[in-house]
Amino acid sequence: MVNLVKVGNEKDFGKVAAYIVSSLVQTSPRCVLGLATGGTPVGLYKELIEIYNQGVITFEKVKTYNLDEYVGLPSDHPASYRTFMNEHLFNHIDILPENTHVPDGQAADPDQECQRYDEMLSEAVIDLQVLGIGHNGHIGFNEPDDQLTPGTHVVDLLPQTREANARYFNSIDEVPQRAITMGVGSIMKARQILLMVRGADKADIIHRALTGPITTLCPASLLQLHPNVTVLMDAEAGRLFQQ
Ligand SMILES: N[C@@H]1[C@@H](O)[C@H](O)[C@@H](COP(=O)(O)O)O[C@@H]1O
Repeated sequence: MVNLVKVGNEKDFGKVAAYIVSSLVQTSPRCVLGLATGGTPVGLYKELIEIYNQGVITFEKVKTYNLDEYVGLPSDHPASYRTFMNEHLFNHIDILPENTHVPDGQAADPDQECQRYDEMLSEAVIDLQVLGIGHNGHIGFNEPDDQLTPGTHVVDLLPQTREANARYFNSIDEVPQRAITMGVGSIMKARQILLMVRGADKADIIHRALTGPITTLCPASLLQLHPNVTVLMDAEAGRLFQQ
Protein backbone atom coordinates (compact mmCIF):
# COMPACT_ATOMS: atom_id res chain seq x y z
CA MET A 1 0.00 0.00 0.00
CA VAL A 2 1.37 3.40 -1.01
CA ASN A 3 0.54 6.55 0.96
CA LEU A 4 1.23 9.85 -0.76
CA VAL A 5 2.24 12.87 1.28
CA LYS A 6 2.77 16.19 -0.48
CA VAL A 7 4.48 19.10 1.27
CA GLY A 8 4.71 22.71 0.15
CA ASN A 9 8.27 23.71 0.92
CA GLU A 10 11.81 22.48 1.44
CA LYS A 11 11.79 22.91 5.21
CA ASP A 12 8.59 20.87 5.65
CA PHE A 13 10.00 18.19 3.35
CA GLY A 14 12.87 17.54 5.75
CA LYS A 15 10.72 18.03 8.84
CA VAL A 16 8.01 15.53 7.85
CA ALA A 17 10.63 12.93 6.91
CA ALA A 18 12.46 13.52 10.21
CA TYR A 19 9.19 13.21 12.10
CA ILE A 20 8.60 9.76 10.57
CA VAL A 21 12.14 8.55 11.31
CA SER A 22 12.42 10.09 14.79
CA SER A 23 9.01 8.73 15.87
CA LEU A 24 10.28 5.24 15.10
CA VAL A 25 13.59 5.85 16.92
CA GLN A 26 11.70 7.18 19.92
CA THR A 27 9.25 4.28 20.16
CA SER A 28 11.76 1.58 19.11
CA PRO A 29 15.19 2.66 20.35
CA ARG A 30 16.75 -0.55 18.98
CA CYS A 31 15.36 -0.09 15.48
CA VAL A 32 17.25 -0.81 12.27
CA LEU A 33 17.27 1.95 9.67
CA GLY A 34 18.10 1.58 6.00
CA LEU A 35 19.63 4.85 4.83
CA ALA A 36 20.12 6.61 1.51
CA THR A 37 22.46 9.25 0.15
CA GLY A 38 22.03 11.90 -2.56
CA GLY A 39 20.74 15.44 -2.37
CA THR A 40 17.19 14.46 -1.44
CA PRO A 41 17.64 13.19 2.15
CA VAL A 42 20.02 15.98 3.25
CA GLY A 43 17.15 17.95 4.88
CA LEU A 44 15.98 14.81 6.70
CA TYR A 45 19.40 14.30 8.27
CA LYS A 46 19.67 17.98 9.20
CA GLU A 47 16.31 17.88 10.98
CA LEU A 48 17.14 14.58 12.69
CA ILE A 49 20.29 16.15 14.14
CA GLU A 50 18.16 19.04 15.40
CA ILE A 51 15.70 16.66 17.06
CA TYR A 52 18.62 14.71 18.56
CA ASN A 53 20.11 17.96 19.93
CA GLN A 54 16.81 18.69 21.68
CA GLY A 55 17.42 15.49 23.67
CA VAL A 56 14.25 13.84 22.42
CA ILE A 57 15.90 10.78 20.86
CA THR A 58 19.05 8.71 21.18
CA PHE A 59 20.71 6.60 18.50
CA GLU A 60 22.80 4.64 21.00
CA LYS A 61 21.14 1.35 20.14
CA VAL A 62 20.08 2.11 16.56
CA LYS A 63 21.69 0.18 13.70
CA THR A 64 21.93 1.51 10.16
CA TYR A 65 22.57 -0.11 6.78
CA ASN A 66 23.21 2.08 3.77
CA LEU A 67 21.97 1.20 0.33
CA ASP A 68 25.09 1.58 -1.70
CA GLU A 69 28.68 2.68 -2.25
CA TYR A 70 30.94 3.35 -5.24
CA VAL A 71 33.44 0.65 -6.13
CA GLY A 72 37.04 1.81 -5.93
CA LEU A 73 36.62 4.92 -3.81
CA PRO A 74 38.48 4.96 -0.48
CA SER A 75 35.95 5.34 2.33
CA ASP A 76 37.47 8.75 3.24
CA HIS A 77 37.15 10.07 -0.34
CA PRO A 78 35.03 13.28 -0.23
CA ALA A 79 32.45 11.77 -2.62
CA SER A 80 32.18 8.34 -0.98
CA TYR A 81 28.83 7.52 0.56
CA ARG A 82 30.59 6.66 3.83
CA THR A 83 31.93 10.24 3.94
CA PHE A 84 28.47 11.57 3.05
CA MET A 85 26.86 9.68 5.93
CA ASN A 86 29.56 10.65 8.43
CA GLU A 87 29.32 14.32 7.49
CA HIS A 88 25.55 14.60 7.16
CA LEU A 89 24.51 12.45 10.09
CA PHE A 90 26.74 10.01 11.96
CA ASN A 91 29.34 12.54 13.21
CA HIS A 92 26.58 14.62 14.81
CA ILE A 93 24.64 11.99 16.77
CA ASP A 94 25.42 9.37 19.42
CA ILE A 95 25.27 6.36 17.09
CA LEU A 96 28.06 3.84 17.68
CA PRO A 97 30.38 3.67 14.64
CA GLU A 98 30.21 -0.16 14.70
CA ASN A 99 26.43 0.06 14.33
CA THR A 100 26.67 1.95 11.04
CA HIS A 101 27.10 -0.11 7.89
CA VAL A 102 28.01 1.05 4.39
CA PRO A 103 29.32 -1.39 1.77
CA ASP A 104 33.11 -1.24 1.51
CA GLY A 105 33.79 0.15 -1.95
CA GLN A 106 37.49 -0.50 -1.56
CA ALA A 107 37.22 -4.19 -0.80
CA ALA A 108 39.81 -6.20 -2.77
CA ASP A 109 37.03 -8.50 -3.97
CA PRO A 110 33.77 -6.54 -4.45
CA ASP A 111 31.71 -9.72 -5.01
CA GLN A 112 32.90 -11.10 -1.70
CA GLU A 113 32.03 -7.77 -0.08
CA CYS A 114 28.49 -8.10 -1.50
CA GLN A 115 28.22 -11.53 0.08
CA ARG A 116 29.45 -10.19 3.44
CA TYR A 117 26.94 -7.33 3.29
CA ASP A 118 24.11 -9.70 2.41
CA GLU A 119 24.97 -12.00 5.31
CA MET A 120 24.73 -9.03 7.67
CA LEU A 121 21.44 -7.97 6.09
CA SER A 122 19.99 -11.45 6.42
CA GLU A 123 20.48 -11.23 10.19
CA ALA A 124 18.82 -7.83 10.42
CA VAL A 125 15.29 -6.79 9.61
CA ILE A 126 15.19 -3.22 8.37
CA ASP A 127 12.36 -1.46 10.19
CA LEU A 128 12.40 1.64 8.00
CA GLN A 129 14.15 2.03 4.66
CA VAL A 130 14.74 5.58 3.40
CA LEU A 131 14.90 5.80 -0.38
CA GLY A 132 15.43 8.38 -3.09
CA ILE A 133 14.76 7.79 -6.78
CA GLY A 134 16.98 8.27 -9.81
CA HIS A 135 15.68 9.99 -12.95
CA ASN A 136 15.48 6.60 -14.63
CA GLY A 137 13.57 5.03 -11.74
CA HIS A 138 16.55 3.45 -10.00
CA ILE A 139 16.43 2.80 -6.27
CA GLY A 140 19.74 2.43 -4.47
CA PHE A 141 21.83 1.77 -7.56
CA ASN A 142 19.44 -0.83 -8.99
CA GLU A 143 19.40 0.39 -12.57
CA PRO A 144 16.55 -0.39 -15.03
CA ASP A 145 17.23 -3.71 -16.76
CA ASP A 146 15.52 -6.81 -18.16
CA GLN A 147 16.03 -8.44 -14.81
CA LEU A 148 16.84 -7.23 -11.31
CA THR A 149 18.97 -8.87 -8.63
CA PRO A 150 17.44 -9.51 -5.19
CA GLY A 151 20.62 -9.39 -3.11
CA THR A 152 23.60 -7.06 -2.78
CA HIS A 153 25.58 -6.97 -6.00
CA VAL A 154 28.00 -4.99 -8.14
CA VAL A 155 26.38 -2.84 -10.85
CA ASP A 156 27.68 -1.03 -13.89
CA LEU A 157 26.36 2.50 -13.56
CA LEU A 158 24.46 3.85 -16.56
CA PRO A 159 25.89 6.98 -18.24
CA GLN A 160 22.94 9.13 -17.07
CA THR A 161 23.47 8.01 -13.46
CA ARG A 162 27.16 8.90 -13.65
CA GLU A 163 26.19 12.28 -15.15
CA ALA A 164 23.63 12.97 -12.41
CA ASN A 165 26.23 12.24 -9.74
CA ALA A 166 29.11 14.09 -11.44
CA ARG A 167 28.29 17.16 -9.33
CA TYR A 168 29.97 15.48 -6.36
CA PHE A 169 33.25 14.97 -8.26
CA ASN A 170 35.73 17.29 -10.02
CA SER A 171 34.70 15.87 -13.38
CA ILE A 172 32.57 13.10 -14.81
CA ASP A 173 35.72 11.07 -15.55
CA GLU A 174 36.24 10.72 -11.81
CA VAL A 175 32.79 9.18 -11.22
CA PRO A 176 33.33 5.45 -10.67
CA GLN A 177 31.97 3.11 -13.33
CA ARG A 178 30.65 0.62 -10.80
CA ALA A 179 28.92 0.53 -7.45
CA ILE A 180 27.84 -1.97 -4.84
CA THR A 181 24.13 -1.81 -4.12
CA MET A 182 21.64 -3.54 -1.90
CA GLY A 183 19.29 -5.50 -4.17
CA VAL A 184 15.58 -4.94 -4.65
CA GLY A 185 14.83 -8.06 -2.59
CA SER A 186 16.51 -6.57 0.48
CA ILE A 187 14.78 -3.24 -0.08
CA MET A 188 11.37 -4.90 -0.43
CA LYS A 189 11.93 -6.85 2.79
CA ALA A 190 12.00 -3.66 4.86
CA ARG A 191 8.97 -3.37 7.13
CA GLN A 192 8.32 0.22 6.09
CA ILE A 193 9.66 2.37 3.27
CA LEU A 194 9.96 6.14 3.11
CA LEU A 195 10.53 7.23 -0.49
CA MET A 196 11.55 10.88 -0.72
CA VAL A 197 11.13 12.72 -4.02
CA ARG A 198 11.93 16.34 -4.65
CA GLY A 199 12.01 18.67 -7.66
CA ALA A 200 10.25 19.17 -11.01
CA ASP A 201 12.78 16.89 -12.75
CA LYS A 202 11.44 13.91 -10.76
CA ALA A 203 7.71 14.53 -11.46
CA ASP A 204 7.48 12.24 -14.49
CA ILE A 205 9.46 9.36 -13.07
CA ILE A 206 7.63 9.24 -9.73
CA HIS A 207 4.29 9.37 -11.51
CA ARG A 208 5.35 6.54 -13.83
CA ALA A 209 6.77 4.50 -10.94
CA LEU A 210 3.58 4.68 -8.89
CA THR A 211 0.87 4.62 -11.56
CA GLY A 212 2.52 2.83 -14.49
CA PRO A 213 3.19 -0.87 -15.01
CA ILE A 214 5.29 -2.77 -12.50
CA THR A 215 8.42 -3.45 -14.48
CA THR A 216 12.13 -4.06 -13.95
CA LEU A 217 12.63 -1.25 -16.48
CA CYS A 218 11.52 1.09 -13.69
CA PRO A 219 12.85 -0.49 -10.46
CA ALA A 220 10.90 1.93 -8.24
CA SER A 221 7.65 0.57 -9.72
CA LEU A 222 8.19 -2.58 -7.62
CA LEU A 223 7.32 -0.46 -4.59
CA GLN A 224 3.67 -0.67 -5.69
CA LEU A 225 3.84 -4.24 -4.34
CA HIS A 226 5.14 -3.26 -0.90
CA PRO A 227 2.62 -3.27 1.97
CA ASN A 228 3.80 -0.07 3.66
CA VAL A 229 5.31 2.73 1.58
CA THR A 230 5.08 6.43 2.29
CA VAL A 231 6.02 8.63 -0.65
CA LEU A 232 6.98 12.10 0.49
CA MET A 233 6.96 14.61 -2.37
CA ASP A 234 7.42 18.32 -2.65
CA ALA A 235 4.91 20.27 -4.75
CA GLU A 236 7.03 20.12 -7.93
CA ALA A 237 7.72 16.40 -7.78
CA GLY A 238 4.08 15.68 -6.97
CA ARG A 239 2.55 17.93 -9.63
CA LEU A 240 1.11 15.01 -11.66
CA PHE A 241 -0.80 13.65 -8.67
CA GLN A 242 -4.15 15.19 -7.76
CA GLN A 243 -4.47 15.85 -4.05
N1 LIG B 1 22.54 5.92 -5.35
C1 LIG B 1 21.89 7.16 -5.19
C2 LIG B 1 20.43 6.92 -4.95
O1 LIG B 1 20.26 6.22 -3.72
C3 LIG B 1 19.66 8.23 -4.94
O2 LIG B 1 18.32 8.00 -4.63
C4 LIG B 1 19.79 8.89 -6.29
C5 LIG B 1 19.04 10.20 -6.39
O3 LIG B 1 19.83 11.23 -5.88
P1 LIG B 1 19.34 12.70 -5.60
O4 LIG B 1 18.59 12.61 -4.31
O5 LIG B 1 20.59 13.50 -5.44
O6 LIG B 1 18.50 13.10 -6.74
O7 LIG B 1 21.16 9.14 -6.50
C6 LIG B 1 22.09 8.09 -6.38
O8 LIG B 1 22.09 7.42 -7.58
